[in-house]
Order: sequence, then C-alpha cells, then structure tokens
Amino acid sequence: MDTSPLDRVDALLTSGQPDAAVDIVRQAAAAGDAAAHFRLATWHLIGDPLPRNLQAARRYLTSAVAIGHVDAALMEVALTANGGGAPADWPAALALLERAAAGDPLAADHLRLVQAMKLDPSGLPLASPSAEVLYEKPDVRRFPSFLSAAECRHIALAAQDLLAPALVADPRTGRTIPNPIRVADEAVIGPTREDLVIRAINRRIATASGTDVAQGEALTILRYGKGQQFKPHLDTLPAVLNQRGWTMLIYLNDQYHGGETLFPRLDLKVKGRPGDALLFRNLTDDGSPDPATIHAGLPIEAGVKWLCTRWIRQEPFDPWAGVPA
Ligand SMILES: O=C(O)CCC(=O)C(=O)O
Ligand SMILES: [Fe+2]
Repeated sequence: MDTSPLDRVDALLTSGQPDAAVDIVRQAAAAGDAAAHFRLATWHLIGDPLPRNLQAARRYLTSAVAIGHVDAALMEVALTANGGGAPADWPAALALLERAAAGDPLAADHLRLVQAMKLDPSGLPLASPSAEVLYEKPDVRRFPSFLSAAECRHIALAAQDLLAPALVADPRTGRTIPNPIRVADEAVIGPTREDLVIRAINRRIATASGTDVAQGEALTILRYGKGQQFKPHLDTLPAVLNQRGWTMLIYLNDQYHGGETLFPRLDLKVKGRPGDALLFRNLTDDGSPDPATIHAGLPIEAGVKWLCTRWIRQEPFDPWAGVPA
C-alpha cells in the first residue's frame, strides 16, 4: 500500500513524540509537500506541537496555497480578512478569494455570496441595516431580513461538520457535562473558519449594533431538535471585566413549531422569520447585568430550529488570546 510519511505523524503525536513528528513534517515540507506546509501552518495556529506564531502560520499557508492546497487557500483568505498574523486587509482577502475561486467550487460559492452583498471597497456594508423597536428599555430591536436565504444556508453549512452537543464544566467536579441550560447542538466559527461571507456578516452585525467587529465573540450556531431548548438565562457572564453588552440572534430557518425567543419580564415573544435578527442590550445604564433581559429559547415541539448568536463585548479583544474573562 502507498503510504505517505505524514501517516506516521499522528501516531507519533499520540505516543508523546512531538519532536519526531515535527521532523517528519518539516522534511516533507522541504520536499514540497503541500499537506505538510498546511500542517505546519495549523500547528502554529493551534500552538501545539509548535509554538503559537501567527506570522509563521501565514507564511506556511501562503506556501501551501502556492503548491495547490485548497483548504489552505480558504484559511489564508479568512486570516487576511480578520487580521490573524498581519493587519486585517479586506481587498487582499477578496483578491485571494477570487484566485481560489478559479479552481475551487467552494471558494466560488463564497465569492458569489460576497459579490451579492452591498459593500464598500473595505468590505463594510454600504447602508446600515434597518430595525424596528420591539422594546425601549431594555433596548430590543428586530432587523427584518438581516440575512438573505442564501446567507442563512451558508451559515448552517459552515456549522455542519462542527456541530456537537453544548457542553459545560461541572462546577462541582470540573468534568465536562452536557450544558443543563443550553440544550442543543452548537458550533463555534472561530477565526480560522471565518470565511469572507461570515466575516462580512460579522461586520454587518457590528454596524447594526454600533460596535466594532473586534468586540464580537465568534459566531455560534445553535441547532435545536425536538424537546431541546435554551432555558431562561441572562447572556452576561459572572465576574468578567469585559462584559457582554449586546446580543445579536439571527434566525436561520422556520421549519419548526415552538422554539420562540421569550423575554418573560418584557412579555415579549419573538418568532423570527428566516434571516431576521434580534438585537438586545444586556446591561443597564450603569453597566450592570439587566435582569429584565432574562430570556429563553422555548422548547421545540416539532422540526429543527437553526439560529446563530453573536455575543458582543463592551471592548475589543484579541480572539487569539482566548475569550476574555
Ligand atoms: O434560541 C433562542 O431563541 C435564544 C438563544 C439565546 O438566548 C442565546 O443564544 O443567547
Ligand atoms: Fe441568550
């Protein structure tokens, strides 16, 4: 059987021999193996078994792309747009996507979706999305048709291979257990997967909420099956310096019964149409968590509900340094 030297790498890593694994991949990279260049890039992004080094990761992505690695091309586009390892550069990212689209149908799909958006040359929306006020204080606004049907589909597809049951650390044992409040599958679109479509949508969310895109946590997709729900909660976090000031929810489909977003203290129940977004302020004027914003995603009675959430902090933060405490 034809085996590549890279096949041994995972075995070496799991058996605690990272140096040997790195040697093999470095040799393969020197011999011009695109997958080896991509592997070195991802190791420098993850910070294991090589140190976190975004600049080095970018160099390996560029060389992997030059020798024809398709996934490296999309990751290079993402980091070029969101500023991983170099200042964010939308025009450069778009040019890279155009080049990738010539040989990769997935990149061509991304390009078509971005071209259908009304953006200025720096990738910002030309117009601020329009909203209707659902509640004055706390501020709750609905943005009808915030996303197109194709954009909703794109987000669901981007989440597909990442969806897994929402988990939480058990405060008593420290062990990971199913999240007792958020009973759903979830997927987090981190900076390496923030393709240009999702980047542009994250910037649209920033424009709509009057925030900087760097204040937003990674876009999180939630998929609720029958009986699943997000029990009543506040989106603020206990004892953090950089609090979640705003939440943007975007409804991605309507193939379900039940599942409305309920704000019991406001007597407000929202059943979003696909593409509608809901923005609400989590803090009172003095900056403390607003108990009136307690809300729930009600249990699904039939079908499957898809939604995405962006929790927006008060201040920008570095996504590579982890979610701020
Ligand atoms: O599913 C919903 O309607 C609510 C989601 C939610 O509360 C959240 O993502 O923070
Ligand atoms: Fe919430």
